[in-house]
Amino acid sequence: MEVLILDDEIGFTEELFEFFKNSGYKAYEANTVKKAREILSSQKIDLLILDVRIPGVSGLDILKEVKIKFPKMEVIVVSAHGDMDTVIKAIRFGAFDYLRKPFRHLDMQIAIQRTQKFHELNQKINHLEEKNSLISKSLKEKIDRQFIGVSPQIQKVLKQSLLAGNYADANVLITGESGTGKENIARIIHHSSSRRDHELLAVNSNAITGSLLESEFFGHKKGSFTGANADKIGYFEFCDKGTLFLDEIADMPFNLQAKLLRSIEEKVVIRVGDTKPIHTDFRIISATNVNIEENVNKKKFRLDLLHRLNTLHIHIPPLRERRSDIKPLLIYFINSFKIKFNKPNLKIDNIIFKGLMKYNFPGNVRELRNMVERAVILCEGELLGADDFPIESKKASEIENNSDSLNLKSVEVNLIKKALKATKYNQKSTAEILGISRDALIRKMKKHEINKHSQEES
Ligand SMILES: Nc1ncnc2c1ncn2[C@@H]1O[C@H](COP(=O)(O)OP(=O)(O)OP(=O)(O)O)[C@@H](O)[C@H]1O
Repeated sequence: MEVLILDDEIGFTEELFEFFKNSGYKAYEANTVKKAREILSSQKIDLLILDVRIPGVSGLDILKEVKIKFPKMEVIVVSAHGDMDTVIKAIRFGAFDYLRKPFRHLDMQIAIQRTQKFHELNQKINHLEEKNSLISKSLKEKIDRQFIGVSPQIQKVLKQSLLAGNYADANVLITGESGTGKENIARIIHHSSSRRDHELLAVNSNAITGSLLESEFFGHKKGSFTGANADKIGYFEFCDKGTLFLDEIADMPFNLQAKLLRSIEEKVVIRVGDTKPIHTDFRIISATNVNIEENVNKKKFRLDLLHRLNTLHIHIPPLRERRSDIKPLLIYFINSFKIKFNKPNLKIDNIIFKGLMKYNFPGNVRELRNMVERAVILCEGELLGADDFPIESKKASEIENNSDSLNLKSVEVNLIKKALKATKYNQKSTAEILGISRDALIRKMKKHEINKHSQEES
């Protein structure tokens, strides 16, 4: 690690400089911001020790500047004043740790060791992520998600998506079970296309109420119905030169489908209550997890609209059909959540992989992600083991109605108790972690006679 100490007190920087040198670090000292900027631009500094109270400048501004210019640099702030407000702000702006003057060399050593561990972990994670990531770093930043996988099936999906990116006017239909990553693919297509600098709007077709639907898509003119207090543009106009992502397309009400078809074909909309046609240049990416052709047969979905929407068709296979993606996804999610929940030392017992490789993942990647989140939150030690991934109890729960397994009961009781403890006996959060409703949690607590409060409290 290369360390820079920035403080206006010469005695302080000299003392710390000596300490760092003797501890084997390459250190630099600066008593002015100007000098610090010179060193930052000419050396590869990993860690900045920053006094937040330098006369005439705001330490927080320096922190912000450093975090923008050198996002990977860690910062430990020091202050003689114990000014908690500034400290809280500094931590929010990305400082890793805080020391209050005067501090012992031992305190600094501990802070540096933590920083170094975190730094190494981050490097390891970045390396792993890049190894298993199918997309470039810049695309990852644009879509604001990672896309992990190694299987030939998912590589084919990515290839088709990048190809769809090249044909920015062709509508794309993405099919696949829930949680397979359809929205990820929609984002990849948009951001790798020439429409990337314009809007990508994601609309869940079954989340809009019937009467508002038409005005949401086409916009409306002021006064066209009660409540239309001003002119409003609709989704199609909003996505001019961009992309409209229609999720759950199969649920689109039948009476709206003909109107959508017309706008999609003519690239023209007429706002509700108006007569003036408005030209808008959008591309539609739609997604569904049901067999839309069945809906066509049942006369629930228009065949002509389907033909308009699926100029290109991308199908994402379920996770159980591309099992080689399970391990890289698992490692990726564990690493993300151990950072998020501040458990950097968490390790994985290899036995987990065995169990998960046999599991069918009806909820696909989303289920795996939630499973890992729950395991990382609930894990009390530093090793994630088979107990943290209650796959067996999931399988067993399918036969719960027929057999009163003692084993299953104890797994369930333990899990509920662990979750209650982790959430400090908050039933709403516990139910969320366990993926069940609050009512179901209360029923289970009653059934197993589990206390509502911790034993120590009652
Ligand atoms: N290959 C992948 N790499 C990393 N994360 C993924 C991958 N595939 C899916 N995910 C994650 O899984 C979760 C579910 O993905 P997404 O919402 O895209 O699925 P979906 O198919 O659109 O689901 P639904 O049909 O329910 O809308 C998200 O958190 C997403 O980031």
